Amino acid sequence: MKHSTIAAISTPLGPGGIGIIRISGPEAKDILKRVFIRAEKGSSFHRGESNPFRSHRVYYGKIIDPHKGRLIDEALAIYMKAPKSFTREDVVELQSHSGFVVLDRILNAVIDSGALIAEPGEFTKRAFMNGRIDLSQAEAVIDMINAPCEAAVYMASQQMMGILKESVDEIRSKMISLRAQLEVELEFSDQNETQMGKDALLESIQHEILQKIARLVQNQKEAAIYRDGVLLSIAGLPNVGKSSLLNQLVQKETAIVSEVPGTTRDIVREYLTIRGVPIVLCDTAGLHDSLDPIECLGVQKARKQIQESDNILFVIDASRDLLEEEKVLIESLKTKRTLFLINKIDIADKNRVKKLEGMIQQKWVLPISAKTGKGIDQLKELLLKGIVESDAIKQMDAGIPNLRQRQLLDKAYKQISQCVQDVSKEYTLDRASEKLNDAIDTLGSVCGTREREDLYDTIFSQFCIGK
Ligand SMILES: Nc1nc2c(c(=O)[nH]1)N(C=O)[C@@H](CNc1ccc(C(=O)N[C@@H](CCC(=O)O)C(=O)O)cc1)CN2
Ligand SMILES: Nc1nc2c(ncn2[C@@H]2O[C@H](COP(=O)(O)OP(=O)(O)OP(=O)(O)O)[C@@H](O)[C@H]2O)c(=O)[nH]1
Ligand SMILES: [Mg+2]
Repeated sequence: MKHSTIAAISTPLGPGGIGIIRISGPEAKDILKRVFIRAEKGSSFHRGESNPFRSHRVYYGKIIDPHKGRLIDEALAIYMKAPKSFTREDVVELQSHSGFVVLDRILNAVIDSGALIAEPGEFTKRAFMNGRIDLSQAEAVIDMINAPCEAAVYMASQQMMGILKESVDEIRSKMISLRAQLEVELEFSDQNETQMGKDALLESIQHEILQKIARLVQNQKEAAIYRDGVLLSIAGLPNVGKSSLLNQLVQKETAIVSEVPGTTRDIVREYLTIRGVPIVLCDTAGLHDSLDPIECLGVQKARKQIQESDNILFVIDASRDLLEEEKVLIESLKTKRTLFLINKIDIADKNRVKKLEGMIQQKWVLPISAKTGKGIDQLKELLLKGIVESDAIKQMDAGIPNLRQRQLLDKAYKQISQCVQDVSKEYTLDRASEKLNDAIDTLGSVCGTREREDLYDTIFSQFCIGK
């Protein structure tokens, strides 16, 4: 299997400018010779055998069906000789016109010439198996493909360059040398003079190992908002302008707006980014006790949505006074990160707006008009400050682990803390050293060694075909 030659369409299916078919493995070049006829000086075409393909050159020619000899498409072909290629194997790329049928016909010609269809992620898996990239870099390729915003692309590119691996390797080597020192200390612990040494060593584990692991774990937590987006729900009584606010924020007429209270029933979702941070914005039904059974269902959905959301925009209508049920809601939302918006200031009495601001007595209160757009820029600023409390990206020079890596870092942290406790309580050397060994192994699997096929299969199966 390892020595097979695989092929796949590497570009999205459907009409497009150019499509790429990628071939990797020992037979890549022979297959190229079978399906591709090169154009040489002038317009005469030659089969590849006469003139060898040189590595990393672009050749113009045509792709033919090797059995029928029929022309499929004109194309460019690149041959990349191992190990200077994406997979470190011989790689051929055929660049043709893009279209479902033409790409499919070329792929069939390539398969007929001896290649096997690649599994999802198999090219990247080979790059990993052949040692060109480590596991964290391979996972970064998945993150890059799925990146929903600029910040996520930046994070994935950082990881592709191997930044996380550098940090983890540094921590791991430090642990290996501290383990050696610890063993020496413990060996001679019955001699009084080494006691200081032992404390200093534990201190060193605390600062140089545990704190650094904790920092990486923290990076993962902070970066989650860039990967998954922030859930932000709009809540309030009926008719206060929630749907108008959603439309204003996304600059589209997504939700129905009307002067009839109880217009919105289902949750309406929209996506926006504020300075690169993806936000999932949810408009909900106006909260109140209704007699209409369908509206009641909408209110139930709204309550559930608000409960699940850490971040709320609570809208108040400034053209009237606060209602009793609104006061209760305001009180109940104090436990969440809520921004209180006093809406409709374009038609409201200025004194009432002031009075409402005073009455709400919360950290974040902002007068706006969802209709005219007044205050919306300030709203975006507040969202950025309130939700992305720290400038997460700048501090992440050490790398940003994904969830799988973070779980392993958490595990290593526990194993090391346990060891520190054991040693300070003077447990046996065997037990402490065993824990440290486990932790060193755990850290090793964060960026992967090439031994665990089963784990890798699950990771690589998340890719799309052709990657
Ligand atoms: N046409 C095309 N574009 C592409 C890719 C590809 O495979 N094909 N890539 C696919 O993801 C990305 C580029 N990534 C790549 C990473 C390494 C190598 C590579 O050949 N590395 C060798 C040789 C480096 C060199 O010449 O110095 C190596 O690292 O040994 C190629 C592409 C994005 N664009
Ligand atoms: N003048 C003014 N009218 C607004 C403003 N925001 C909303 N409205 C009006 O208020 C009415 C209700 O707006 P919606 O956005 O549908 O209110 P809602 O909170 O989504 O209402 P429900 O879905 O019924 O809960 C509509 O007639 C809007 O045009 C505003 O800032 N100024
Ligand atoms: Mg609405």
